[in-house]
Amino acid sequence: METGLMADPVRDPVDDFIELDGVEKVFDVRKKTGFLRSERRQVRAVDSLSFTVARGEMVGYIGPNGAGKSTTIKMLTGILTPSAGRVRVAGIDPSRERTRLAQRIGVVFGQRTTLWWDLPLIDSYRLMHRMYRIPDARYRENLDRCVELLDLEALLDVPVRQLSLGQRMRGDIGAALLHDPEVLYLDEPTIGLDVISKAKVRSFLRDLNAERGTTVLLTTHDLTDIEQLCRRVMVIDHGRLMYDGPLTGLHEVGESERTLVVDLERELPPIEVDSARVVKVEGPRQWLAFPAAASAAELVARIAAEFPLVDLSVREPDIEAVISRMYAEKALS
Ligand SMILES: Nc1ncnc2c1ncn2[C@@H]1O[C@H](COP(=O)(O)OP(=O)(O)OP(=O)(O)O)[C@@H](O)[C@H]1O
Repeated sequence: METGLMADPVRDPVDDFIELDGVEKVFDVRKKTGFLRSERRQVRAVDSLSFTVARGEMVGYIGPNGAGKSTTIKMLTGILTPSAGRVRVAGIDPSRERTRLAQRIGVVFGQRTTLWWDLPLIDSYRLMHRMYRIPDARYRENLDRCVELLDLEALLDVPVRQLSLGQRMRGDIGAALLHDPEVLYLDEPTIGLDVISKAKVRSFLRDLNAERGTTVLLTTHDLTDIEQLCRRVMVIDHGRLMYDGPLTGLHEVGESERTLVVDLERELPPIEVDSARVVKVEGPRQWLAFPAAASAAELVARIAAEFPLVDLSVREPDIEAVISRMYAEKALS
């Protein structure tokens, strides 16, 4: 790969379940330039994209806004047809056999719902039972499992529009799994969720992958999602694959930093500690930047031993920052 940022693959190349080979997607866009005039422009949303994902892998698919992530997922579901290249999911060409593929994939778009807004959650599930022609016993079994693990019992009779964002997201994930898909595409599944809802969603996905071997492709702006769920991460920017490997490798390549936010008992001068530097102080609260690949536990232990610590949290670098550092590194090498 020309970027030189490909780490050693963490996956077994046997049994590739998702395959993209030289895929491109170009959109024709019309832009109004005057009263009756418009200009045609082409947007290359995905460019020479090739990768494979093995059955049972859980892969993070990240990149800045407009990088081409959703366009890739739409091509993997068959909603969009590639302008060039080859896409296969479970051996199926998604855009030619979208309906057949739909039986084998589940999709969750965090910012949109597939549920019927005015109906109670259970009615959406009943409709999906019929739409996907799920055998009764299998539907029952999957429904019971989702209700239990996603904590949906109390929500089944509530109209979707009355659900909180976190409840709705759990409802959407349940809906995507009623037909036992072999692969699940998740587009920002934890966006806007509180800490507890995020933890519930992540733990459910981890169990699903471990117990059922469901292949998961996860798009997110939250690096903690990736850290807790995926051994492998792919970074896309301007429609091109920039990195493919473990998250730790991405931190090394991008030399990114995490931030430890500490609340002290009282206002104190900036903390002095070897492996971190204070970047902000606001009353008794201090922000310390430290290398993302270093252990937060060690740093916390050192600070706790010397300073009157009341509370703390660790903030992951945002993806845009990691990627811009990655480019800076590349320019220097
Ligand atoms: N239907 C469309 N018509 C024209 N341009 C499009 C269309 N869909 C996407 N694009 C453009 O293609 C590029 C990639 O968009 P895409 O939605 O795939 O990015 P993304 O990585 O999912 O971004 P985000 O994180 O903001 O969701 C952007 O420049 C976008 O404006």
